[in-house]
Amino acid sequence: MKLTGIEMRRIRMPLVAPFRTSFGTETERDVLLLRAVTDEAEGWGECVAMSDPLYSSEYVEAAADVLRRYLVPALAARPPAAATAVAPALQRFKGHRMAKAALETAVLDAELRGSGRSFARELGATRERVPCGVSVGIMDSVPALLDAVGGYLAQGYVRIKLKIEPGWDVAPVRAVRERFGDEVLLQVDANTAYTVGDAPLLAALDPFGLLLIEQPLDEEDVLGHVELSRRVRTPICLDESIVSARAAADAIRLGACSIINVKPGRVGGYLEARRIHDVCAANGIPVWCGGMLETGLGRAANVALAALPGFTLPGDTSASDRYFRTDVTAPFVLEDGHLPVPAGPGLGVEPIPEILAEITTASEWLPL
Ligand SMILES: O=C(O)CCC(=O)N[C@@H](C(=O)O)c1ccccc1
Repeated sequence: MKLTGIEMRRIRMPLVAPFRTSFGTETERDVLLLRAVTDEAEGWGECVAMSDPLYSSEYVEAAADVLRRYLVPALAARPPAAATAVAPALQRFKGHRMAKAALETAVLDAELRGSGRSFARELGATRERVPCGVSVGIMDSVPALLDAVGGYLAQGYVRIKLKIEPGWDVAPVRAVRERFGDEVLLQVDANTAYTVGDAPLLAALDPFGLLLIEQPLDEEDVLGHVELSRRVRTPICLDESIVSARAAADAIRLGACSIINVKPGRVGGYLEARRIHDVCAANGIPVWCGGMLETGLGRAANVALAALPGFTLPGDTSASDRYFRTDVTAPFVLEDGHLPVPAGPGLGVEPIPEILAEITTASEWLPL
């Protein structure tokens, strides 16, 4: 495979409704897509960085800059014969895992399309469809939350994740349990909004039979999560803290978590995500696939990853219409609470040209 260039393509996609978390409210996605052109095929990668450095230190303008000034030129200097050569060629540059993930994914997609292999097959998927959870943002009122949760359950989602923050935690969880019962698979995501001093408040969630509490403390407070896991019965799941397979192994050994949310963009790509899956499987730690409001391109790759055997909890692999009225690819549609794993070469999906043209805000060609 010979990589000839990378197109950086910015698209703007409005969300069907504002999505509020403990660190901010999203109303639209400004997404950086990468198109890798090789002598055999083209491939797509989606950078999951948000517009502002609020989930992590990355943001979309910085990703475009680091790709333009460092990452793509590094591949020009060391042309990758395969996607497995991309991460080593970028290793000397610190951080920027979401930018690196998008670049590796675009090269991997091109390589797989060229050889007729699917992402699912390449990653080691063992299922042809995956059960889907849904993430519910912080709402203006408990009644509004109950309406939203009722709607998602009616659509067939098999797991509900509630965003929480101090002042919006026990009450919404109690209300969902009282309205929808104890059988609904329910978990919460704090996005680092609490401190270990909040342990009694988080322990107040224990009677509600939650699957997990996701990332209650600061991403760097691994020992705080160890302390918290001794004072809270509900399993602790880490997200922002787990930036690599090494970080996963350390967190598991320290007892900082008993479940891990795997997000390929956060860890530098799908190949590292598979390594985290393997580390967790070796330690008996369940994993599930997190989401970053991806378009159908990133969604396709996430669904393939979620089909690996260690992904035993429903992920944030929702249908396209959870976030977008019109997706850039053919929409992912929930069927009996599941999404089908794309079986075609590479991602198995691609942008619909007319839609891509309509939502494109910028395009930049980076030759190798
Ligand atoms: O379904 C999705 O794609 C979103 C799932 C979700 O809640 N993502 C959260 C998260 O912290 O996990 C997030 C939202 C917005 C930005 C970054 C992350």
